[in-house]
Amino acid sequence: MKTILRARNVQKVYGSKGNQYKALADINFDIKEGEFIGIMGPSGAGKSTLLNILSTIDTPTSGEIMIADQNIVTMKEEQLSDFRRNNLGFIFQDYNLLDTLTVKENILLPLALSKVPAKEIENRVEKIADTFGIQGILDKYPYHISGGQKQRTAASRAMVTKPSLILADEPTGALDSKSAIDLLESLTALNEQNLSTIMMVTHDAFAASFCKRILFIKDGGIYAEIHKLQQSRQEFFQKILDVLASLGGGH
Ligand SMILES: Nc1ncnc2c1ncn2[C@@H]1O[C@H](COP(=O)(O)OP(=O)(O)OP(=O)(O)O)[C@@H](O)[C@H]1O
Repeated sequence: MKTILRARNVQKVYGSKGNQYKALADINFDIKEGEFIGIMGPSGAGKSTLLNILSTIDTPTSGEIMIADQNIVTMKEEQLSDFRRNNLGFIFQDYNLLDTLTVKENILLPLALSKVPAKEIENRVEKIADTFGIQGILDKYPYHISGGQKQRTAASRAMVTKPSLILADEPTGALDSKSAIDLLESLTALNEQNLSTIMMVTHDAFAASFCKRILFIKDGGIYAEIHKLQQSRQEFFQKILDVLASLGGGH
């Protein structure tokens, strides 16, 4: 499998001389195409810092990060906005939908911005809406749909461009358990059927149990890594709880 992300010796130091804080100490990991990887760890461990750096909205103090064969650390802001549009998909806890656009318009916006032909847009929106089970609400506005439907719209928008890497930040954080399961099952289906590559930061062991691999971060470093392999989701869930217990701290 192709390597989608390669992080080497990534460090992030906040503050200035005399008052420095190392949020990321020395992070090394790869993500291969088709992985569904979870990032967990106690509050303050460095998860958001890592996610912000991989999202290209923050820069590391040192280290190398390649995403889709491009070095994101040395890119200029103008290249970065093209890079984000062409290679990354984002799913946030609070959805970030545009209220003045319908569900369908929200989903097709990134395709329209990339000047994808109209017919192709129709096909792709139809397909992704089908995967996330939101065909029936395509003409509704965000304020007329539920939180779960908003998140499935946001996930459709993130994935309709077929990005190299989808970055999800607590995507189930604001959802009830039924909506969370619906979302996670749809993400899993896309991951398995389309080989979509997903990295999800979450505090929730249940959500994490849908991943195939989990990296645990503590004090700015990788503390442990576990793989689901042939385990059932319940078995994996228990393993996750065990590692979290050994990590200590609030999650
Ligand atoms: N802009 C900043 N300036 C100084 N310190 C920062 C800054 N941003 C984060 N930190 C510190 O870096 C550490 C890691 O923060 P980060 O937000 O990445 O943790 P986290 O694992 O995402 O935590 P949580 O689960 O609570 O969101 C924390 O100690 C935090 O206080």
